[in-house]
Amino acid sequence: MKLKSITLHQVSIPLVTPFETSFMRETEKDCYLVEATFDTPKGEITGWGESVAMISPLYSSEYVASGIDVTKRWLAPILFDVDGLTAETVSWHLRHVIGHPMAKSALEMAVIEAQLKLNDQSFKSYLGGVVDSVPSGVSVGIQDSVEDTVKVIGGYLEEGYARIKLKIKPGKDIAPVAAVRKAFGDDFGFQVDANAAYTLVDASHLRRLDDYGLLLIEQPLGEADIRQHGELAKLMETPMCLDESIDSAEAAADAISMGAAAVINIKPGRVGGFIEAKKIHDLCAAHGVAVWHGGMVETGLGRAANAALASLPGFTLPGDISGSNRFFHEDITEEIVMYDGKVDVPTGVGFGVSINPARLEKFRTDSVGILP
Ligand SMILES: CC(=O)N[C@@H](Cc1ccc2ccccc2c1)C(=O)O
Ligand SMILES: [Mg+2]
Repeated sequence: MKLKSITLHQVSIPLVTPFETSFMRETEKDCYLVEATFDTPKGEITGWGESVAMISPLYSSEYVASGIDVTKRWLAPILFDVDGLTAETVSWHLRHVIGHPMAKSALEMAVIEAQLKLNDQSFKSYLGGVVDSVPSGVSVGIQDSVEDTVKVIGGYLEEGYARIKLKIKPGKDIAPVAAVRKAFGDDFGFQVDANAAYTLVDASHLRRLDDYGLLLIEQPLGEADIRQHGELAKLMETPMCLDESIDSAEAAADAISMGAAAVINIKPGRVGGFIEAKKIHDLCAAHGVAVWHGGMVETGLGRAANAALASLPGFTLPGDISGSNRFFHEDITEEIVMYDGKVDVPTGVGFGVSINPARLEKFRTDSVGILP
């Protein structure tokens, strides 16, 4: 395929309720979509991608404006020069640009979808997915009070989510977790995500979480602290899970060899794309390390693609692929529906969902056209 043009659509979608983590409090989802058009043997084909970078560089070093800039200035010109572009070689072509995995992933996603449309193939079949639906977990933000935490989680349990993940930070950790276990018992999947808010000095405090039968503790320490997570894992019963630290298959290999991750949260954007994400899935399966699919409050486009990746056999734990209505009143694609604790894996050609032009228009804040 030959890349002919790219349009980056920046969107801002109001969240149904504010979403607070240890590092920020969001009231809307800001991201950009990649609309890329290719010349192919079957004529012109358009593929779509989504960047998971946040509006500010607080989860990782990327942010919406950095992704738009690096795509315009550096990444798109490289891909425009490639004849015979394929999904499997996008990251190789972009290898000289250091970093920016989320920007690279958004571009690769658009190439993947165009190639799937060229080959009349669903993303699930391209990846080798083995199930028709995946268990759907929900990520719960930090609430104003312990009572609110119990109330909000009660609501999601009512809705039937397969697993509850609660954001924690120093001062808002043991009490809410204890109250939730007291209110709803031990029989539901419950885990916490600290988004790197603690240090190894907090080990004895974090060990108190071992009393609550959690599935895992996600990224308690800093992104660079892989070895330290290994030290912490020796001091805790609760299985250690990494998110921010795993930015490539190499990082996953390092984490596994240092005993820093019994479980890994896989996010294609964080690791530079779906092709690299599948490599991490395969590596973890070979090492007996469980993986689950993380979430970045994606629109239905990213959510649909994530569900296809999560249909691979190594995804043995419920992920953060919740229904669209967990975050949005209106999505920019068909709604991703959670029912009976699961979401369906799309079976249509490409990612199996389409961008609704009226919704794109409604939530778009800017568009950047990029030509060779
Ligand atoms: C679902 C979940 O917890 N995701 C990330 C953090 C996160 C949280 C909030 C976000 C808001 C807007 C965009 C991206 C975001 C990512 C995580 O697993 O660490
Ligand atoms: Mg996380």
